[in-house]
Amino acid sequence: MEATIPDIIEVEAFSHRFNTFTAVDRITFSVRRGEIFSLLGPNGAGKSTTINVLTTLLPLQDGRVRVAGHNVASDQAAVRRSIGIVFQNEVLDRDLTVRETLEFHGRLYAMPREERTARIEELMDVVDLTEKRDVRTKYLSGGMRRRLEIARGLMTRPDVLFLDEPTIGLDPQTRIRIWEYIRRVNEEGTTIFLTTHYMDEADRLSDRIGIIDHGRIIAGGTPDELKNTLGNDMIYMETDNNDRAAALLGGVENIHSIRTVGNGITAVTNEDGTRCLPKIFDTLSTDGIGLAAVNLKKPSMDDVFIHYTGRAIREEDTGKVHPHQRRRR
Ligand SMILES: Nc1ncnc2c1ncn2[C@@H]1O[C@H](COP(=O)(O)OP(=O)(O)OP(=O)(O)O)[C@@H](O)[C@H]1O
Repeated sequence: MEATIPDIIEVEAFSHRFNTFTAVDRITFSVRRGEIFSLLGPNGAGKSTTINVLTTLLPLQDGRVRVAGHNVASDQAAVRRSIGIVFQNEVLDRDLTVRETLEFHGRLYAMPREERTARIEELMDVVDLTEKRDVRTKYLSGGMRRRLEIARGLMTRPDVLFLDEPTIGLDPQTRIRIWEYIRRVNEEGTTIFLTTHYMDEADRLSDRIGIIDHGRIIAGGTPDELKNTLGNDMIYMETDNNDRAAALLGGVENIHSIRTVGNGITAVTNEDGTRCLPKIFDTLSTDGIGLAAVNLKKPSMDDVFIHYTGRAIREEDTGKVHPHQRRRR
């Protein structure tokens, strides 16, 4: 039975402070063996702090954290043996070539030669660096270095692979290729734990998601569970009297809630939204309210975030820059 398999990551009442500032505030969550789990949240939410403690890069201050069956506070070496990491602020040896970088990493982890060689070829292809195989990393562009760091992190097949904002700053094609590869790694048995502020990425790729904001987990579940908490469909409308329309539509059967968004209002429905539309049109026209635009969609992960926090994660809010341009703490 699934219930008897212990979770591969167990986090209970975990907090972390930097001086007097509480970056992570008593969070509890778990990750099941074999899944892709995303910790999703805006800049400064506490994602990196959490991943740093889970991977023993920061000491555990408060709470209980176990990774692959080992306590991060008392059994750091065992945790480190069970995990792989792709972080934002890793450094490459500038004098090694692309191939040597991967080769060196494979040797460090005692990968057998044949496996090592095959994986190096495979990964250079995935991150599109085959042509640069003999170029020293100091001559690579920032984006190429980032891709090489990712390839290096994907050399081994640990129990758990931690990825901190793995695809930030990469072009869409590379993101897709890297994600296909991460899925393959996952299918081969590695549990994936990643942090991201890309809602769509978390939605498409994760088995389960934990949403973190201001150091607290505010929601969790499968992408569908999270989106279903918002109702069935969302109908966005622009009318010539949004306040009046909102008041009237609040009383329509199977409309679960109404919220003001930009120049319009959004009605969240309890049933198939297409079946609510005739009732909405009737109600508005009976009252003489003009409808300028209407749009029906399923709730997205963005909507989930807005629902729980009352605001959107937008790129400009995250303060994100390409990781190679980014100065980390
Ligand atoms: N070494 C530090 N000293 C003081 N404050 C810190 C330190 N590291 C992180 N913080 C603060 O803790 C909070 C959480 O930061 P953290 O990096 O975990 O967030 P995040 O969700 O990973 O964001 P990002 O997407 O930028 O990585 C932020 O307010 C940050 O400023």
